[in-house]
Amino acid sequence: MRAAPLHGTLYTGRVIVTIDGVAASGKSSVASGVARALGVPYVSSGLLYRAATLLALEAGAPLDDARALLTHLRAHPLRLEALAGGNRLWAGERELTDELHSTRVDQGVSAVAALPEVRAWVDAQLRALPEPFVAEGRDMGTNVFPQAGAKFYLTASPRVRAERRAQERPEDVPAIEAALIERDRRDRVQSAPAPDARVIDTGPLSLEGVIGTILAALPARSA
Ligand SMILES: Nc1ncnc2c1ncn2[C@@H]1O[C@H](COP(=O)(O)OP(=O)(O)OP(=O)(O)O)[C@@H](O)[C@H]1O
Ligand SMILES: Nc1ccn([C@@H]2O[C@H](COP(=O)(O)O)[C@@H](O)[C@H]2O)c(=O)n1
Repeated sequence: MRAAPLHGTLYTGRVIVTIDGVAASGKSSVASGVARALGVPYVSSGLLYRAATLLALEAGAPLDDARALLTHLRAHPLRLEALAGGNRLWAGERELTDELHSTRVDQGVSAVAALPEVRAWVDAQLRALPEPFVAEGRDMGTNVFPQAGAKFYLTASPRVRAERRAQERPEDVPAIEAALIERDRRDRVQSAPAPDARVIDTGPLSLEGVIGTILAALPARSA
């Protein structure tokens, strides 16, 4: 049997690609583009951490109290709708998606994500999703899906990332840059390239350039 390129094929039965990286390096935009090219959904793991943080903030729960957070999560089951075009996050009938990228969630999420109990809860949600999909986050290739067939880790300088993010947010570039550097520092424990990941500096590349680089690097599969 001849090996055929993966592009455009619906690859069944396992996670295809993990895309990890630093904050605002383009993970969700790139994962969405790769997933659409492959005809599969993508999964944004960060949305689960963001939703846990939002619910805790709304409840006035301390962000370092794992027991209180998990009690709250069990009382408000979250549902990640993993679509190729964009993920949506629900708490019961309420959609949280548009509230998850606020500055206050950005500032609190690393503390929540540092709690081992919360990480175990998120990992269980992710591993229960039906494969195949493209997974993006911080530890998809190292911890959650170490068996993935292809792994990538995106980087770019804080200034480049801040300039991109400034197109989406009202804050100025230096303020965004400082917040990104701080979030990277807090996330360092849970964010590292897998030994078998390809690291891509997205700084000199367009979004389409990064997506094309990943698609071109995917292993062929048996037809
Ligand atoms: N290579 C690129 N060239 C130009 N713009 C890009 C590139 N990659 C991403 N962007 C833009 O940068 C911004 C941040 O991208 P995105 O939200 O996908 O990053 P992220 O890593 O998922 O962020 P976060 O970690 O905060 O969830 C978006 O406006 C996106 O369109
Ligand atoms: N696998 C992951 C994914 C995310 N986090 C934490 O969530 C925050 C938000 O994630 P984004 O991808 O939306 O930026 C991130 O800053 C981490 O604190 C994580 O720990 N592991």
